[in-house]
Parts: sequence; C-alpha cells; structure tokens
Amino acid sequence: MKILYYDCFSGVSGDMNLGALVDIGVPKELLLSEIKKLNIDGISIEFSKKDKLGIYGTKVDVIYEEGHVHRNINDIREILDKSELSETIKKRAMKMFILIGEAEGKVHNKSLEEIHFHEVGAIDSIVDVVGAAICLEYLDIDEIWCSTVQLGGGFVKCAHGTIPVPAPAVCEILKDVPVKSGLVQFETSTPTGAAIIKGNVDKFTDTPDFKIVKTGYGVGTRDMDIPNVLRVYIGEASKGENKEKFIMNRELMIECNIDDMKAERFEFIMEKIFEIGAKDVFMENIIMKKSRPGVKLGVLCDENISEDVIKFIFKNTTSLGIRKYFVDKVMMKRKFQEIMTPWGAVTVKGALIGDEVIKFKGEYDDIKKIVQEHGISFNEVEEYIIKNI
Ligand SMILES: O=C([S-])c1cc(C(=O)S)c[n+]([C@@H]2O[C@H](COP(=O)(O)O)[C@@H](O)[C@H]2O)c1
Ligand code: NI
Repeated sequence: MKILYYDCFSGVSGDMNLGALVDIGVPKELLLSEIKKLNIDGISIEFSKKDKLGIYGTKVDVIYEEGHVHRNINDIREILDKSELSETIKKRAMKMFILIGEAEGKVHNKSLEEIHFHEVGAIDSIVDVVGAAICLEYLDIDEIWCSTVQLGGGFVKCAHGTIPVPAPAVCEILKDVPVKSGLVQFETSTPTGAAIIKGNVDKFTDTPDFKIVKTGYGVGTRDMDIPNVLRVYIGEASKGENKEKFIMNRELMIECNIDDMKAERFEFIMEKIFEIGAKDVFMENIIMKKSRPGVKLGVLCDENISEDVIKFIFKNTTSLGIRKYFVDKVMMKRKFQEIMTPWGAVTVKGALIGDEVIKFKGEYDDIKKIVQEHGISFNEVEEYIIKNI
C-alpha cells in the first residue's frame, strides 16, 4: 500500500505543500500545464532549490499580476467548472475551498456565500489549493497520513490587521486534528495548509509504520530556529504491516422518541442536524406508551458537536429528554477512482477490506447529472461502469 506521509514538525502552508510534492516527484511541467487549465491570465510559478538550516528542498513561488480581486465560493466554483481539469481534481479542490470558506464564515459570523475570500481567494491561494489537488491525484496514493501539526506562535499581519497565531481560521479548520504550538514565534501553519491537511488526510499518527521509499522537502519563506520545511515521505506499508482491515471510529448515538410533534417539521430537523455536522440522521416509526405512534430520531455524530445537536433537538422538537451513548463504528476503507463514460466522468467509490476491493459503486450525484443531461437511465450508466471499471 502506497502512503504519502506529511511530517508537519514545522507546520504546513500552501506553498510549502506544493514545494514538497514537486520535490518528491510531481513533474513541474505537469503542474504548470494543469494550472493553465484554470484559464486565469498572468500566473507564473517559479521553482527553485533552496535550503533552510542546511536542508535542501523545493521552493515554489506563485507570481501573478492582479489587483485586489474579491472572490466568493461561487466564483471559485465557476472557475473550476469552466476549466478542463478532471472531476476528481475539481472535487478535491472544492472540498478544501469549502473548508477555508466555512472556517472564515464561522470566525467572521457570515455564511459561506457571504465570505469574500481576501488573501485566501487571491491567485496564490487558488494555485496552492488546486495545485495540491493536482499533485495528490498525480501521486496516486492509497492513503495519506499526517503527523501532529506544529502551529507556531506569536502574531501575524494580514488583511484583518494583526491577528494571533494560530490564525482563527486555522483553529476552525484543524478541529479534531492533533496539533502542537509554540515551538517558534512565527505562523508555521496557514489556513490553506490546514485545509490541505484536513481535506485530504486519512489518518493522523506520529509513529508511521512503513518502509520509506522517498522523501521530499518543501521550503518555506522565513528563517527560523528550526528548519522551515515541510517534509513528506512516500512509504510502502507491506500487507503484514497493514493490519488494519477496517476503519474504527468511536462515535456518539443521540436518540429521542417523539409522539406529539407536527410531522412536517421532521424534514427541517433532519436537514439542520446534517448541517451541524452529523455523520447520519435517521428516523424510525415506533409505538410508544399509551399505544401512541411516534418517531425515534437517531443522530450519529462526533462527540465535539454533540452539545450543538442536543441543543438543536431541544429547541426545535417537542422532546424533553435525550439518550446518548458511545458506539464503535466499523467502516470499510474507501478508494476513489474516476471513470470516463461516453456521457461524462463518474467518480467510483471502491470499498475495501484491507487492500482488497470488495465492492464498488458510481457516485449517485455524478450519475444523476448524466441521467438529467442525457435522458438515459440510471441502469445504463451503472451497467457501463460495471463493465468498464
Ligand atoms: O484574509 C483573511 S480573511 C484571513 C483570515 C485569516 C483568519 O484566520 S480569519 C487568516 N489570514 C492570514 O492570511 C495569511 C495567508 O493565508 P494563506 O492560507 O492564504 O496562505 C496567513 O497569514 C493567514 O493567517 C487571512
Ligand atoms: Ni479571516
């Protein structure tokens, strides 16, 4: 199994990530030609070999001529949609932009659409995010792992003025990610770097268990007391070492029984609990005391959002009591692959036990788009996928 391991002992930023992935083998020419597909004029990318405290790596500088352009998430989606980049690159990139946008929204008390990306919507950030998606697709990795992320310390000047490190958006994006801070009094991890990690990493570990095949270093800008570099490894985890057949997660089940609420409210309740961040929301018909027909509302979520979910249920349903308990969730590993059909690209999700693909399925939204645009049936697209995967 091919692993890409991010060793973020000195943090992670968008440009360090590009440098590291080029250093470990992504051809510069490929990155340049793919970025061209964004059809944004005046971008050039410079690559150089630089060192920090004697460690040589690749430094990437994005050069562009652009005034102060504000873009929101829809402008970015449009740039991606109009480009000829592959659907998997577009999806991967959008996931990272949404993480940045939602974090900014939370910090500045605005909706995702209201967020006008300033620094994070400027050309260099677009290149950093889309470039990350391009490089990760090229490397064709089975799993991405990451160390504890060093955040740095002190204060940093940006469009808002002087803000504390870690920047507020970084704290939001890196929820549930193991972090350390204060090793140096500089900003070592930026919002873009944080979104690259959060949006792509499958597992966090400081004790990776694999054979190192190759290392790469992405060089940052500032000089610090520690090498300002992002180290990446490509590792080969042999079958014996890769004992984990399944993904195991500890999650919270939140439940309540409702027998006295207007049925039309359930749609809103389900939608909103998903928006809060629940992994799953479901309802069951039940018969309650006094033989009253009722509904059992079930929510599966991470512990860190459980208070928000419980508050929401108490405020918006007639429920006066909730049960909560931890459950062990056993999940199949997933692997995504893009397949080109005569009607357009479809992302296919493979489900694995260990390294073996047990079953696969085309993503419903991609197939639905094809069905709507081409007037053919779900069966036709699904059969094509089965025959051509
Ligand atoms: O421009 C905005 S809105 C902005 C917000 C924040 C918050 O944390 S909120 C932070 N920053 C800083 O901008 C630079 C650039 O970050 P990139 O991720 O684009 O490299 C960095 O110093 C951030 O802390 C900007
Ligand atoms: Ni901000």
